[in-house]
Amino acid sequence: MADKPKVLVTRRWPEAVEAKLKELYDVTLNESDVPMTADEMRQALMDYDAFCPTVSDKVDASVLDVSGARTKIIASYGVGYSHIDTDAAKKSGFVVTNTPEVLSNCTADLAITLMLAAARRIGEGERELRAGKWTGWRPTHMIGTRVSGGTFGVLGFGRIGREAARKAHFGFDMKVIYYDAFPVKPELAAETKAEARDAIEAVLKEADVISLHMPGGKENYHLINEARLKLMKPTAILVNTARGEVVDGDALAAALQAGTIAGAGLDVFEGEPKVLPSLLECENAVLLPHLGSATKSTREAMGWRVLENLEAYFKGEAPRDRVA
Ligand SMILES: NC(=O)c1ccc[n+]([C@@H]2O[C@H](COP(=O)([O-])OP(=O)(O)OC[C@H]3O[C@@H](n4cnc5c(N)ncnc54)[C@H](O)[C@@H]3O)[C@@H](O)[C@H]2O)c1
Ligand SMILES: O=C(O)[C@H](O)CO
Repeated sequence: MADKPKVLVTRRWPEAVEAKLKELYDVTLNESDVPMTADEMRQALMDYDAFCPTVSDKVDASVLDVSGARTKIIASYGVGYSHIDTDAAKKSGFVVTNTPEVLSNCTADLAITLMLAAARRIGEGERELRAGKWTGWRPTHMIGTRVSGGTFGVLGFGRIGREAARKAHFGFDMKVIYYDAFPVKPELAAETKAEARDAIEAVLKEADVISLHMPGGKENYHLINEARLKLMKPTAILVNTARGEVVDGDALAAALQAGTIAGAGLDVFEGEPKVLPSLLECENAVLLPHLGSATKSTREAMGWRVLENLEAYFKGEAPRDRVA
């Protein structure tokens, strides 16, 4: 019998998925869950048939620019792949896959959670109560913003953006407007009666809640900057479950501090796990540690999707989620 392919996984994965990996492959798991260094990742490409990183591993050109690698497939755990330099991967002949669809629902749930938490001042309220500073109900206490019936603006009308739109429309009776960098098939907008706008600026000016759902990476670096934040209504809320680098964090903190926008709900940060001190100071920002896909069933489904990609690849078939 031929030797099992050698597979390296960079971080701990759900137990059931790790168990299946052990059954199918000669797998090395990262029991300590400590992130790998660039040198360790480079070495892994020389020693394993498959390399399975995740969104917190920086798989850049310095890692991928290798010759004589044993690895053929980089099967990433997560849908976003801006942590992988796909041009460098292609140049070195690696196949790259991700895990789309299975996490759209949970990530959209979190976008809605952040919308409500920021609009209804959930973080501030909880902090006040836990600090023993709550003096009781009164008509003027901690007044938030009503989102039901408002306008939900989606930037990046892809899988997660559309799912968030569905929840906002059917759950909160919101009108949906969107901008996407590429044409969107009319049937994908029809369900929520979503109306296209021809520019990011149009969505920023009109929406009560703006939810970001485009990929990160250099193409979308600081897409939401000081000038664009100035277009938002003073009552509007910005939600980011996409990638931290899409927003200029200091400009956002300045807008939040000055009250030129009402609030923000952020799940992702440029340079995470570091968070800008200026954002930490904003009472009107709800800040979460990248929890978009963090449910048991979703994290398992992401693992099964990696396995599906690996199995296809090792059978000589095209993996369904090839991105490079
Ligand atoms: N917070 C989390 O835990 C979490 C979980 C899953 C995904 N994500 C992030 O969400 C992103 C979106 O995932 P998806 O599955 O919906 O991807 P997707 O490819 O289905 O959708 C992204 C959409 O953004 C559009 N787009 C790209 N650049 C744009 C721009 N400048 N302006 C407007 N639209 C633009 C694309 O055309 C596409 O329609 C991922 O790339 C990932 O970074 C975060
Ligand atoms: O891109 C992704 O998949 C998220 O950031 C983590 O689930």
